[in-house]
Amino acid sequence: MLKAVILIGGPQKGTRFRPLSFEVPKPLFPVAGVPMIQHHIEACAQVPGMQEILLIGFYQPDEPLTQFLEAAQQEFNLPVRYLQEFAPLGTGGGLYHFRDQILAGSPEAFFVLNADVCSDFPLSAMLEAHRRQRHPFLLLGTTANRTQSLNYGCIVENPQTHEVLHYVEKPSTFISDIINCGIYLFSPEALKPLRDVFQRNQQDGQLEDSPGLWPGAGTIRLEQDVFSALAGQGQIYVHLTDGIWSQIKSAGSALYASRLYLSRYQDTHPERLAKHTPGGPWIRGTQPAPIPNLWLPPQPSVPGFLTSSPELKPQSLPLPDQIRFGIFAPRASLLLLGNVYIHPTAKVAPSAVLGPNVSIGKGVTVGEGVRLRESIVLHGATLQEHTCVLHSIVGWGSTVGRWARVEGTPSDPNPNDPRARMDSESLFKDGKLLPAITILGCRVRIPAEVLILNSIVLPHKELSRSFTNQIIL
Ligand SMILES: Nc1nc2c(ncn2[C@@H]2O[C@H](COP(=O)(O)OP(=O)(O)O[C@H]3O[C@H](CO)[C@@H](O)[C@H](O)[C@@H]3O)[C@@H](O)[C@H]2O)c(=O)[nH]1
Repeated sequence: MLKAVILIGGPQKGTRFRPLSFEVPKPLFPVAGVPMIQHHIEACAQVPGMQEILLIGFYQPDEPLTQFLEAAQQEFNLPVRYLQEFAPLGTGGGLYHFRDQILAGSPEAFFVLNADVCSDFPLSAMLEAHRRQRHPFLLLGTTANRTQSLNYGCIVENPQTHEVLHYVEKPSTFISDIINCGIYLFSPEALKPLRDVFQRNQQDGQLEDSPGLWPGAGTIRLEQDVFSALAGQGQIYVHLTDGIWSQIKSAGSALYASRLYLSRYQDTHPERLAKHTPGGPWIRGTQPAPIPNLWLPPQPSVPGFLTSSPELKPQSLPLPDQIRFGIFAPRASLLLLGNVYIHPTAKVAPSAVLGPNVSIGKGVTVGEGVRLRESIVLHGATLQEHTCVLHSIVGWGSTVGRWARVEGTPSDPNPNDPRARMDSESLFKDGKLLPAITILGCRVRIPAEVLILNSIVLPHKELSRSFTNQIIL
């Protein structure tokens, strides 16, 4: 029997996620159409023998969280419970504090997952590796380039045995290009070193403080207090993956994670991807569909595309142009391009052109002629006719006026460096706002015919003109 724990942190965490974390706890922010931690829960639920999933954090259990837990229990037919820490206990304190709940029913092992990572979660492979050796701690590791590795926990392994010989959390100089993914498999014995850290903290606190239970004793940093301390003692091992993995610290990284998950849906959840259907919006990908021998009537309703005319000789044009000009339309049922998620309650005009990497939330309205790519549009937002939204996140209930353009600058990992990761972005450099994706907070109103470029607009703002490279408070 197995269990899983997801570390969801609390309101003081996720500050780089503002203003989006004002409205919904960061772990519930929709990534590729579903709450961030639903991806974790789906992965855990697929592991045979999974008995229970526990979320540990210090959020007040509010309505969105309660609703999410109820929906998740129903969908996955598993107990999914929230355990609230009385104060932030760090990445290991909650595991020790709630040890009785974790060990109830005697699980053979339990997964521990950071909430703010995007991954294909190779949990079954980790379980197999664990069952071969049964070491107390198994860490999932991946690679990063030299500079970016400094933003993560760095692991030096024995390449033959994969034992972790040395572990440094966010080192100041290069240690290793193997980084900690924040995805672990622990055996029940892993809780003993946590108890030792707790007791040591307790003694240290009592020396300094008045007698009695020292409140700081509960805080345990899994990385520094346990992994660094136990490295090289035959207890911690690393399982390397070259699957998808990224941190979700900022809004820009949520957009990147959304792209990774949407492309994964082609294999895991094709039903979640919007398909181009007659009379529906035009779903565009980065590549035209390589499907020859299909010739359907052109789509006259698609704006900006020429309809076929007798003068045009379709066959003389290359296939991509035939598609672009509406001469060749690949059969709808075969077209799985664009990686677009549209919530079933959203209303999208047939002449809108969407994709790639677009996620449209519940109750969103997308008007005629809208162009939307590399963007997330959240619950209840309205994009009026002919707006253009690129590399942006449109907040809950916001409105973008007709012919307005909302555009950001992507900060994706360098595509020419296979080990590149998302930069842990800082908003400013030399006192200037760096170009990044545009974010509209909740219930923002953008008037018609303006440009909002590389800007962050805080909630409830009603703008009256164009803005470029600004934070609008
Ligand atoms: N329950 C609880 N969760 C917490 C707390 N503090 C942090 N967390 C959760 O623990 C995870 C890690 O949070 P951070 O402390 O912000 O660490 P980090 O900068 O993300 O680095 C960690 O993750 C990297 C991979 O994404 C690792 O490379 C690194 O070594 C480290 O484990 C997040 O999911 C966060 O919500 C806490 O007091 N209580």
